[in-house]
Amino acid sequence: MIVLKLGGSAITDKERPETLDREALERAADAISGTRDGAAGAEDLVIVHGGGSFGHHNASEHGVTTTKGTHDAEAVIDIHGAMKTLNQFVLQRLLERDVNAVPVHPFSTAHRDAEGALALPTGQIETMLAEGFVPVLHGDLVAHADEGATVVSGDELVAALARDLEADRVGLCSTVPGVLDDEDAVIDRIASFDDVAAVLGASDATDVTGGMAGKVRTLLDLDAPASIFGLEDIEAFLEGGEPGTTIESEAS
Ligand SMILES: Nc1ncnc2c1ncn2[C@@H]1O[C@H](COP(=O)(O)OP(=O)(O)OP(=O)(O)O)[C@@H](O)[C@H]1O
Ligand SMILES: C=C(C)CCOP(=O)(O)O
Repeated sequence: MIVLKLGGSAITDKERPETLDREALERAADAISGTRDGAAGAEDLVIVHGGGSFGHHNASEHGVTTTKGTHDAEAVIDIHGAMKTLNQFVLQRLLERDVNAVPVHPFSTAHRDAEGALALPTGQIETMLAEGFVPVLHGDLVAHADEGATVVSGDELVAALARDLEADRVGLCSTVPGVLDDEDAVIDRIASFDDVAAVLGASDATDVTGGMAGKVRTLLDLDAPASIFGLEDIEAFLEGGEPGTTIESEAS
């Protein structure tokens, strides 16, 4: 079972609010559909996408982050609505290519407790997989005890899904070909945060959820090996390769 995240930065134009990078999204959809031809027997796949130029601008306008929430229903609908719009675009591109993709909106299913811990039910996702669907989740807002609603990033969803569904492999497709060192070369493997902390930064664009440092931390906590790679490597990853940077802690 594979969890694949399409980074919001990779499939949207992060410079312009609510603008797709059409070519990139189509490239990603082609890669997913190409590796699932004759889907019978294809490995179970759960897709998660981030926000990019959808969601982050809205969240930052309303002052909402993963820890600072809102009780204003209009703000919730604005941010969640932007993410649903992007989700619809992603689904459309996949469906056009005969990928049996269906939406899962975290706002309707997940929540955080007062400590911020995420509870994401997965029974419906397991059933979708068993019935031959490809669930497509997205970074979103979730109800958060004492805070109203806060942001849940696609990366956090990937980690929760990988744990609960015991994923064999996790892939994060982003705008970069992998985690880059101080000379912009792709780091092949990361086994500990301290080894790479000095080169890890935030995102270049408006992003309320944390950029590369947060990704590496989250992925090091998983049992499954994870890869960070660029758009051109989706096929290689889905076909079983380890493109870009592989993140696997020594303990796992
Ligand atoms: N050492 C590094 N190597 C690679 N990218 C880095 C590094 N440090 C910081 N970054 C930044 O991290 C970004 C990737 O994180 P970002 O959160 O923007 O990606 P995403 O998951 O594709 O998007 P989203 O969060 O919208 O889904 C890169 O575009 C780059 O600007
Ligand atoms: C900003 C919102 C609502 C979702 C962000 O998801 P991400 O781009 O995966 O961090």
